[in-house]
Amino acid sequence: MSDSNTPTAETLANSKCVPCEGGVPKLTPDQAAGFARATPNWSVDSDANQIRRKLNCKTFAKAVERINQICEIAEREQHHPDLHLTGYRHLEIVLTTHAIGGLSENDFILAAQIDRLLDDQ
Ligand SMILES: C[C@H](O)[C@H](O)[C@H]1CNC2=NC(N)=NC(=O)C2=N1
Repeated sequence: MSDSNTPTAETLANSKCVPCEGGVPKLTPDQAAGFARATPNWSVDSDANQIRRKLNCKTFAKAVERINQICEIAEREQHHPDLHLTGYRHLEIVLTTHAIGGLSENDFILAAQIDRLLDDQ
């Protein structure tokens, strides 16, 4: 992806996820790297099939509050992260598009919307 095609965090956060039931190619590692420039809080896995962000919350209750806020975004967008709450207050958010076994633009849209939620508070 050329720089001129690289989306910004704002464009991604203001975009809507497109329903995906497969039949489209997953992003190539290069395409994923292009999107990832807009979402620097997220790391792209070495196989470029997932992105993840870790949150160290102050309390268990805060972590559960985050899960509920993320749930609201995911339900609105009909695109859903895997959420791992371990060590009672460490939340890891993992995004992939299950229908295609890899990353799609939807994952970066959700990542940018989650970033907007987290930066706001
Ligand atoms: C039609 C609708 O978009 C699909 O069933 C969605 C629901 N949420 C989803 N979430 C994620 N992460 N991957 C999917 O493939 C997926 N499929």
